[in-house]
Amino acid sequence: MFLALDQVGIRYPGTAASRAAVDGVSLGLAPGKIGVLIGPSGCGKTSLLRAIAGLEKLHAGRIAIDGETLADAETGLHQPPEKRRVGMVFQDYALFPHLSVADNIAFGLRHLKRDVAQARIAEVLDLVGLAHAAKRAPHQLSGGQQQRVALARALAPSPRLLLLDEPFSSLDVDLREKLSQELRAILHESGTTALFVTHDQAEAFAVGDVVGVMHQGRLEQWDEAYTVYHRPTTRFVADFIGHGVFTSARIIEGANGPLVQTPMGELSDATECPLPSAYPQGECELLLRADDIVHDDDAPVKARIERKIFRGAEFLYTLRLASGELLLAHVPSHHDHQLGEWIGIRASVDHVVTFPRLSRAAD
Ligand SMILES: Nc1ncnc2c1ncn2[C@@H]1O[C@H](COP(=O)(O)OP(=O)(O)OP(=O)(O)O)[C@@H](O)[C@H]1O
Repeated sequence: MFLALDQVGIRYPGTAASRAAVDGVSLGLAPGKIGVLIGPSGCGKTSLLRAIAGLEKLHAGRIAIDGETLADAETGLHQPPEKRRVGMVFQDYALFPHLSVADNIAFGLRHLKRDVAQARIAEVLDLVGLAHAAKRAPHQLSGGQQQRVALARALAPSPRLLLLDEPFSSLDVDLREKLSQELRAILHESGTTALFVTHDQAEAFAVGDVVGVMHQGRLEQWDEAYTVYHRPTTRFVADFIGHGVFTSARIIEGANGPLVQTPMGELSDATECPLPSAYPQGECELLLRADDIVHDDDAPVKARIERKIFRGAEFLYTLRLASGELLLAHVPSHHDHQLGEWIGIRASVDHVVTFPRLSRAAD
């Protein structure tokens, strides 16, 4: 792997030994790929990025890029940040206000001859679609354009790895979405390997080839975006990614393979399903995501609408079955039902995701 983290631990001085900011994180990122770290506030994303950049020392583990060890807690090796050839883009673009766009980018190219530097500046400005703005001052650009200059500046010295820490979080939602798609195209076009940190799931899926979910300093899953969504390996990942609820279920042996009994009836069309023997008496909890629940007037199972959120193309309904179980459902927004109304629903679950039942005491 191009970027390799092995059992990385980070601890800040003065904090309890049990409160590692990052704990036993291992991951690998292939060259030219974009990895995204996502997780709640304080889960250690920034600390991990800073350690890769060389801004934090490791308490445990090793970090290597392209086979070269950059940090090793055991031997005490800690390459200084300027030797790592790792670029960083932060939330605040930190452009020099008194320098032109071109001179901002030139700042990281002082070691190059003038004509070589000029050619590189033109190349990266072209890459981010700002060739026309070379002579402008940062304040003459929009927030999104300034962030693209910051990206060009970070890419100009051809870093081996680019780290991006919530680069779009100060921008509005529409612009974030546009820039995240542009970023993905720019990084792939330039063949840059990158690790991107975000709070935002839509952004994580839009940008990442590989997505890592962090929780309390640990990396709970590191997989292709599709796998993280459809086959979450831990309850936390299942809960954190996408809208969903856990409902009690039982896996039984059917005539044509395992069947899942749920409060909404039997699921029989799932392509992947654990065997009944995976859980005591087959009793488990089933993840039902909002897009697993289909509104169908003819369905025998009815649920009452308790809450609804308009999301443009669809509503996110919170539904309650007669048995008391709660569900979430995405329903096309032309089906505008009233709160309190009973609507027909059925489950259409492709990947059956189950976990052991939680005892109440463990809640
Ligand atoms: N310089 C520091 N000194 C002491 N503790 C720190 C320091 N920096 C971070 N921490 C702690 O380390 C843990 C991880 O913080 P970190 O900033 O890496 O998380 P994060 O996932 O990036 O959060 P956010 O999304 O809010 O930026 C938190 O408990 C935080 O309080």
